Amino acid sequence: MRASLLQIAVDPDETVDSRRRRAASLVREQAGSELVVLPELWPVGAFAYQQFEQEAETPTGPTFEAMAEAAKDAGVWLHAGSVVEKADDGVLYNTALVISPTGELAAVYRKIHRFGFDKGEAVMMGAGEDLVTVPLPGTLTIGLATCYDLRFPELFRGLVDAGAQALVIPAGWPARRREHWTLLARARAVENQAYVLACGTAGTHAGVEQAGHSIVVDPWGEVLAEAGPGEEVLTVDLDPAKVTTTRDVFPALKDRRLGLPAPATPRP
Ligand SMILES: NC(=O)CCC(=O)C(=O)O
Repeated sequence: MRASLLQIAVDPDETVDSRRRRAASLVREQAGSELVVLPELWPVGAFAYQQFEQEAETPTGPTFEAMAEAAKDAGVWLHAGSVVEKADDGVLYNTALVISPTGELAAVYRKIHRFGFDKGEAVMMGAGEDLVTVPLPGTLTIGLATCYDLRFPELFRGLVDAGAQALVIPAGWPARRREHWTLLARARAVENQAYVLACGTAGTHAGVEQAGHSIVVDPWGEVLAEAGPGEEVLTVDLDPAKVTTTRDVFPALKDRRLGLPAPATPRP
């Protein structure tokens, strides 16, 4: 199964429409891949909070329209990264879109863990509540998470329990925490015996330099491919059988101790 991660640059000197056109043509160039992945909030920039309201859209808005055409033309499954979604009740969400090779909206995932502590998406956006997996017929079932979610292992364990074999994580990860990005991506792969495909942005938006360094890790924790800091397409071949063989040969997932009693003396 061939996968391509499109680590596109998100810089303030480019309009959202121009970036959409550029992303669409990059997707079209990936005909032959089965899965193409874009980063988190790439139309606007994950840290461009002041533009969130203005660039908010519905899950079938302009980003979906451009990406659905491109996915159909290329004949690929497209994880179109995430967009600022404005729901019917006016609440904003950081919402990832998965599009089928026929251009249908196959799944949406609202980011569960919002980043920003006392500002940014933590206060501007609603939190998702639902775990989302998507079976890609004939290949792998993907589990969806977005950027800051990477720090919360229980989410990924839930996705694996729901059948995920590859964990797909669009991100807008800052350069100053790049070591965490690489470490956490490998940890999620090893502990879940699953592929990790983590696609970040390049460039600098709202003054935040992006790490780039998109990464693909196999179920044993080996780094199969890693991008540099700039705009780049990372293409890698995955072997769907490797998930099963890793889990059979080293069956750590089966050794989980679920249902242990609570500690006798609860911590204060
Ligand atoms: N967009 C994000 O979720 C950023 C996450 C981040 O910077 C971090 O976890 O560190």
